[in-house]
Amino acid sequence: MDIFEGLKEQIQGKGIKIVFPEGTDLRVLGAAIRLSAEGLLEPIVIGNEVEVKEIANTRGLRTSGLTLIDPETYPEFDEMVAAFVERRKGKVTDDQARTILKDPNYFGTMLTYMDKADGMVSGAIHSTGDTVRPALQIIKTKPGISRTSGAFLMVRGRDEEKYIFSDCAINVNPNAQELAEIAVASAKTAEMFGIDPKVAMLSFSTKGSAKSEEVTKVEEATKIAQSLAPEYEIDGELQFDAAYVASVGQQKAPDSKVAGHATVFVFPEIQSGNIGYKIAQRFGNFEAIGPILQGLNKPVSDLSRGCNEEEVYKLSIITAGQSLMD
Ligand SMILES: CC(C)(COP(=O)(O)OP(=O)(O)OC[C@H]1O[C@@H](n2cnc3c(N)ncnc32)[C@H](O)[C@@H]1OP(=O)(O)O)[C@@H](O)C(=O)NCCC(=O)NCCS
Ligand SMILES: CC(=O)OP(=O)(O)O
Repeated sequence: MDIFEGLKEQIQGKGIKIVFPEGTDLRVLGAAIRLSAEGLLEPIVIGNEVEVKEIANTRGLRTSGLTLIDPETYPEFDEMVAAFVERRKGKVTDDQARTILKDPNYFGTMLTYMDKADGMVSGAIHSTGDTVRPALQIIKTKPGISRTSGAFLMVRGRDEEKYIFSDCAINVNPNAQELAEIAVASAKTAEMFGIDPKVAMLSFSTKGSAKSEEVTKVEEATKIAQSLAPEYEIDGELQFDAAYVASVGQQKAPDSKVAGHATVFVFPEIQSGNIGYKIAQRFGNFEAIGPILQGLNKPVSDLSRGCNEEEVYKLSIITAGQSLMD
């Protein structure tokens, strides 16, 4: 059974509510309507009701399975303002909160925080910063996790090849401790998709073949990650070929249990991570599902603006699946 079929079985009929702040985007609307029609989710779509219905109509779609909410006319807006001011204690006034909460991403994040939704999917028309900042400020990370990070599930073929790439989305230049936490969170994400995590801490050097501050950071992160989670196979620093190709792994890192067999690829900083996943997606024909935000108290997922409707559909299923976990 492919991973999505398994996740669909888990979420089907559970009444999981996912909020979609970008109700005027046809890819998002199409996916939300399909998810509702298949009984997988109860989508909450943010936007002006008339506008959303007109947009759906351009493709002959019906919005009857959706809950449409317009921040401008939301009857519980005052309650939301009070909860936001309380959460951001000392950082926003009541007046500022009224303006900020008209932003659909802040509004959708607050619905999630206030348990009126189980998770949120956005980012088809908003940048990553604008999509995730509300979640970082309001939903925040789970105890013991200092940084959230963005992983991609990379799939090629019918589920035969699947890997986790991270952090491709959030932390611009994580330090060794943060990189170690990202590695452990990514191993956990891999397990959610039935991937046996063998975590490669990527670099341009393999086991000391080059010396630089950047390499030292990855070496240190590897040691920290190994001590944080001895139950996982985590190794580094490894070049991508040493991590992925068995013969090269054997040549460059013969004692490593990860080299040549990696399933989770942890990039040293966001530039290589974001460029790397897009190359695999566009040259390598991998489907890239994500970024899946790891370590938040409730699931919020950020789409790439280049996403298609199928990717919105699949990321929503993952987000609903995350909502059933601790
Ligand atoms: C994610 C990002 C927007 C956060 O940066 P920012 O808006 O400048 O955030 P700030 O540093 O002002 O912090 C805002 C809040 O988020 C928290 N925060 C920031 N980064 C965080 C992280 N990775 N994990 C958890 N919390 C985080 C801060 O602690 C702060 O909380 P507080 O207001 O309660 O004190 C920024 O790191 C970023 O732009 N990353 C790159 C995104 C991107 O363009 N990716 C490429 C496409 S996917
Ligand atoms: C994840 C990502 O790169 O998002 P975007 O393409 O929207 O910048």
